[in-house]
Amino acid sequence: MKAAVTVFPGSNCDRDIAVALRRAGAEVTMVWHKEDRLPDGIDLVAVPGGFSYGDYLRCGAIAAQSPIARAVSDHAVRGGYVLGVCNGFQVLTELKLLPGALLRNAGLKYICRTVTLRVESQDNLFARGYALGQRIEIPIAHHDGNYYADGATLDRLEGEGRVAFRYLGNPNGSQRDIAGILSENGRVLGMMPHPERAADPGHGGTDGAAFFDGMVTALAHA
Ligand SMILES: NC(=O)CC[C@H](N)C(=O)O
Repeated sequence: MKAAVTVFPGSNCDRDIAVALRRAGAEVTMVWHKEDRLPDGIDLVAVPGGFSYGDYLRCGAIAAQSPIARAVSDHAVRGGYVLGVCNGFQVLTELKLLPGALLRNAGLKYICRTVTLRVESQDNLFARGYALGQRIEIPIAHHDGNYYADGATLDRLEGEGRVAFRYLGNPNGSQRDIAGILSENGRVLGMMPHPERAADPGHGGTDGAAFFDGMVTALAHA
């Protein structure tokens, strides 16, 4: 399974996600933001967490205008798989590959701690490492993680089984406790929590390892 990880000035989880993907068996290529194409034959693009372009304007807004962002969009439009974690999720909403927006946390503070999530959908290749309804412990680290969409969009996401993960004990004010959502075709996942920061015993938790194992194995056979 071949994956690309985009790298922006200010990305800080690019190497972490590459390590987690490689550990799960993926062949990973890092792609600088000034590139305007992705490597041939990739199965997944991962847009990592961090502070792309210093979070200026809005988190993810400038990254969404970068040369590589157009290639990521084209990949998704062609039916390719895309994973956005934290700042990556923000970039994917700015690109309109996922609906809604990530607003400032309800408490206006940066939150860095481990939260409990419930796996809400297994009808996609991203969460194959988990059982439906499973509770997992995954770290968050963000100041703009408050998921917002209008009522009709939220109803649609729920009705179509596109809420991938929900917080148990909402840390940031996200509507309907949403921590991660899927695109209409189920091939684009955006999530605020960082599974790559809980993928090794040295991280203090390993619940994220099953995320990468399940996803890489599923994509290898897709
Ligand atoms: N860890 C991250 O990706 C943080 C995303 C963004 N910079 C925020 O604080 O909301």
